[in-house]
Amino acid sequence: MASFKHSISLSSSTDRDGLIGRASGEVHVIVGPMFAGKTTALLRRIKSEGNNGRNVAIIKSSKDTRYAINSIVTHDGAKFPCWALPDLSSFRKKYGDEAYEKLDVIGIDEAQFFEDLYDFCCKAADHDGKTVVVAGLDGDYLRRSFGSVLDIIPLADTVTKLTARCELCGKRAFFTLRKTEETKTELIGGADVYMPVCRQHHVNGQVVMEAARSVLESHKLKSDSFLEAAAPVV
Ligand SMILES: Nc1ncnc2c1ncn2[C@@H]1O[C@H](COP(=O)(O)OP(=O)(O)O)[C@@H](O)[C@H]1O
Ligand SMILES: Cc1cn([C@H]2C[C@H](O)[C@@H](COP(=O)(O)O)O2)c(=O)[nH]c1=O
Repeated sequence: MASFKHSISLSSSTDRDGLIGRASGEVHVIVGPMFAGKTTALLRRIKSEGNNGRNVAIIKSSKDTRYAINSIVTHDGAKFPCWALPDLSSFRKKYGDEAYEKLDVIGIDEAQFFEDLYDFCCKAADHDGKTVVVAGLDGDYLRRSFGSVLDIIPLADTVTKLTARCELCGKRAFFTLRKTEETKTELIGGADVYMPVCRQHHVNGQVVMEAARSVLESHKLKSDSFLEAAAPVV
């Protein structure tokens, strides 16, 4: 009888815990609405890792130009230097291979704007042994899943959902309400455009905003058809 042989050797590249390569990385995810303190929590974690002698770096999306270009800034003004990048895959090259090797902890802010979030977290934690701390919006202003943030939950060691205070009643706020008529998903802004709200005020606020948007839309249609009708005269 032919003897059975494993086609894949499990011992050759494993360490004594049975792990291949450097799989001691971690992924920690911080989500919640705007103004919940996600950037504050990320900053606190990164500073404490740095104070414990670990090499740290923070990346944010270059789409976020609100308060500063090369710093992450909380809504109450705390600041920390960071790499502002259009995607995460460019980080290693920009940071330098040698410096990347020495890096222990990578913070990612505004994670909802990075399309390659899943692949980056997998590679950094599973293969490169990094601790990755990710902060971002779980939902957009319509409470739809935002970017790839929810896709990395299965990769995570811990997931923390923070809450803000509802700007209308002071209860815990789980959601973000957009105060303008703009409907595109990505719209950079702060308290001028968004406010944190509880469930009741998100539902009520959405009804009011939808009504305002449709009034504006019908005004626009009327003025467009007026301009079209007037065009031959002009
Ligand atoms: N409606 C608001 N407008 C401006 N700042 C706010 C508002 N609500 C809370 N803040 C401040 O923002 C801080 C949180 O900022 P930050 O960590 O940048 O939040 P996030 O990253 O979740 O948007 C709070 O501790 C509070 O001081
Ligand atoms: C809800 C919502 C938010 N955004 C933008 C607005 C801000 O620029 C960031 C979130 O910043 P924060 O650090 O969490 O305060 O995201 C968006 O583009 N679309 C949305 O629906």
